[in-house]
Amino acid sequence: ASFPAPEHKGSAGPGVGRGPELQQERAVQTRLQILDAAAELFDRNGYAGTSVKNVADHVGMTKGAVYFHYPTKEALTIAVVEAHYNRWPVLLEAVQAKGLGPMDTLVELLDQTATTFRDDVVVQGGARLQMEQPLPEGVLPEPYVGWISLLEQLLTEAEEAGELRAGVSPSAAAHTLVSTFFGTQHIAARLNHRSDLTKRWVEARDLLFYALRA
Ligand SMILES: CCC[C@@H]1OCC(CO)=C1C(=O)O
Repeated sequence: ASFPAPEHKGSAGPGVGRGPELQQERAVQTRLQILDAAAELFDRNGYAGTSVKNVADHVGMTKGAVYFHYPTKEALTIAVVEAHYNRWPVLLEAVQAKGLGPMDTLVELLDQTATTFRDDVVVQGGARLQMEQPLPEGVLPEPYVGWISLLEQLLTEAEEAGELRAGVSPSAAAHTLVSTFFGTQHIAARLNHRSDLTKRWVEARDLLFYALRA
């Protein structure tokens, strides 16, 4: 199973590209610091409520230094959302390395995803940007489809291993899991700054997997 790389149809035009390719470790670290700061401000204040100046002030850099790495606010937005999605293949690999069966791999992956949504500022900033959809159609990756695809793959593996309840459709179960997870993290974010997210996810997960496990 794999989390499909987020595809988007094309840029929104000139100036939306990414910053120059950079080799030095220091420059890579600077870009990561800028991304974290941007994600934190996008999550707190939203796209419209965040300027490149705000990000520069938050990370203690000049606006020019930030523009060197991200030439426009749109490029910074794309980078945060792409960094959000790039968390999942890394997490999947770590969970698969545990050598659990397919259904237990699925549960562990989603549990760790819930923890990541609770703790990871880049995931949080990317999630709010995807809610707001501030850029022209197709510039940001399509939301949800990567998870639906990955969960359908894992549920099909569980079915082949005899771990999925007879008659349950992997596609239907994948859509239901993604909708439930999305809603659970959204409500926790809106009501409690995600402080009770893992508790709420465990409640939903136990109910759903009661219906999914053979
Ligand atoms: C795992 C549920 C789906 C996930 O939840 C928030 C969000 C941001 O758009 C998601 C996505 O696009 O995959």
